[in-house]
Amino acid sequence: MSLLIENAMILTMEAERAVPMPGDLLIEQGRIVAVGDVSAEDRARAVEVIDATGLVAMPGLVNCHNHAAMSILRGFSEDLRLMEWLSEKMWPAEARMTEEDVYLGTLLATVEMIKSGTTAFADMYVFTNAVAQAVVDSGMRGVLTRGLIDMPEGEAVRFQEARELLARWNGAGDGRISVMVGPHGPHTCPPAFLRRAISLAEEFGAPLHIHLAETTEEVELIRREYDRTPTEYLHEVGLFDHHVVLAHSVHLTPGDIEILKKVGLRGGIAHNPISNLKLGCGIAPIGEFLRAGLTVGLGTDGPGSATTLDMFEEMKAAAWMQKVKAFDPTALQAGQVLQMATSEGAKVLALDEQVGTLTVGKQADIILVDMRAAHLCPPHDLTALLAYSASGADVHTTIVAGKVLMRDRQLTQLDEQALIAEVTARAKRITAGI
Ligand SMILES: N[C@@H](CCSC[C@H]1O[C@@H](n2cnc3c(=O)[nH]cnc32)[C@H](O)[C@@H]1O)C(=O)O
Ligand SMILES: [Zn+2]
Repeated sequence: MSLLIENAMILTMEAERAVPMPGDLLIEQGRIVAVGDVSAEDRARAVEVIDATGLVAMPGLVNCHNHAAMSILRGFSEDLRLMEWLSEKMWPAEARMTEEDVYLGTLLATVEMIKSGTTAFADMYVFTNAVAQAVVDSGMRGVLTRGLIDMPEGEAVRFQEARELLARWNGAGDGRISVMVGPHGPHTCPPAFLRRAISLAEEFGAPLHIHLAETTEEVELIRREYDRTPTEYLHEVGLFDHHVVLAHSVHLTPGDIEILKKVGLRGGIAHNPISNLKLGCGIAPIGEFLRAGLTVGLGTDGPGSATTLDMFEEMKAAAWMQKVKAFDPTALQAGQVLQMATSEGAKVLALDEQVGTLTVGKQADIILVDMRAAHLCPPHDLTALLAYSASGADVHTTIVAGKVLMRDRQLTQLDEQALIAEVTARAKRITAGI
């Protein structure tokens, strides 16, 4: 089965090729086999052809931090402080969620992601068999974790589910699923619990994914409890000896950044600008991270907090926040936020050998963005238009591992309206009286 995309403007996002070029892409058996020039012979072999005149072809967007099933809790509780929002609203609601709720909530989120150009996402949640099944059924790529919180009951069940995810789902969905270990955060994971999570990761050779220094409350709590910064705490327990995804990392000190630099952090930071803005958390020091040589990707955080999973919005927010933080419009530029949303995000999620750039041999995770719109005219600088003017609604076609999941804005696998009806009914039951 081969797919030819012809007459596109191609933005490969390869480090050495910053400017878009006109050309074609050939995909065979889920992989990219030609970029730019496709021979007449190869063209003749293509079973399916997409005419991409007026469209940009670029790598699918990589969402480095999500709690996808929380789409079922979207809009239910707004304008609270994070700790209050979690303990008084989200956790009681989550306690009522069934495996089926998580399956459908995740599936609804995948619809939103596919429609806004995201092809891979990292997730941390519960009922992870259901999350994994939804990823398989959606056709997307997922980097999954079972969120591990040290709560009074159920530690054994949590670790059992984390283990099952690693043993049963790593490599599932024709290799579209990979699994990490997800201790929730410094303030929800005491040292022995964190060590247990690290041992599990070591046993399976898996990376880890954790929240870090999201709020000033967290920083104060860890200071009181351990007389450390959250980063120092994680370092001492030994987390940074592994590939790790650090979500948020808003309140890191110069000393913390020095630690991450010194350990030669494998993995990187999942920056969630809109969630940080909306929850009033603060502005992460992205400029300092990049100057220290750390890898930074972009994420949305769960649809309960960020309220949308549109990565184009995250690109804009990331750039605007760094500019206003530094009082400097030259800070974090269009090309950089596009890299964060694609090639850099793939590195953070340890997916860079498979996706993140349009390179021969990589998996065909590709989006086509329709530039034939008033708000994307004139075409002086496609990079700037994509980073600052486009939105998820401009995505025309979404392809994962060579499979077309949306074409000309029509989903090929999932029934959006049926999912909306089902999730709406379930959301009512879950949130009643909370
Ligand atoms: N509560 C679960 C384990 C955690 S899964 C991941 C958790 O992260 C929570 N979460 C969502 N957004 C955020 C955030 O911004 N910061 C911290 N936690 C969050 C979410 O509500 C979910 O409970 C259990 O019973 O075992
Ligand atoms: Zn989160």
